[in-house]
Amino acid sequence: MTTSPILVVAGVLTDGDSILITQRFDHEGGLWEFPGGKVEHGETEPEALARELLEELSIKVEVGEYLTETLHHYPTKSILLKSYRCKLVEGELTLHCHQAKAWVSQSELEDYIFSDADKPLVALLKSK
Ligand SMILES: Nc1nc2c([nH]c(=O)n2[C@@H]2O[C@H](COP(=O)(O)OP(=O)(O)OP(=O)(O)O)[C@@H](O)[C@H]2O)c(=O)[nH]1
Repeated sequence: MTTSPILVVAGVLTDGDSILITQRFDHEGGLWEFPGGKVEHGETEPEALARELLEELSIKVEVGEYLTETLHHYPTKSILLKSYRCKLVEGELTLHCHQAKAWVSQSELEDYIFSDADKPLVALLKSK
């Protein structure tokens, strides 16, 4: 039996030359990723991303340019990860669902261990 991949949106929020990345808790694997989450029924991808960033980080963002998508098969699930640039509109960034955050330059991205599904996006950002 094949199941459809889970649609997940990820936001690339920048401040000057720095990119925001967030780290999952150790019990979730402790990997770095881009904030975001699953698209719920009836939501557009930008709506889902704006909702997730408000829930996870207490920030309002404007969702901008579509960046890329990756279909990745984890052992227990498949996800379709779609990424968009985001611009901070308002709010003080507060972590509600992650153990850490970092603002990193393009070249510093390689110092962090990302979820496998994020690797093509990380490569794209490093090349820009
Ligand atoms: N947010 C986010 N999730 C990612 C990324 N890369 C990646 O593999 N994922 C995976 O995609 C799934 C997203 O789930 P999530 O837990 O963030 O989404 P959610 O907040 O809607 O979930 P929940 O309400 O069911 O807990 C997780 O399995 C997560 O590990 C990424 O860059 N950002």
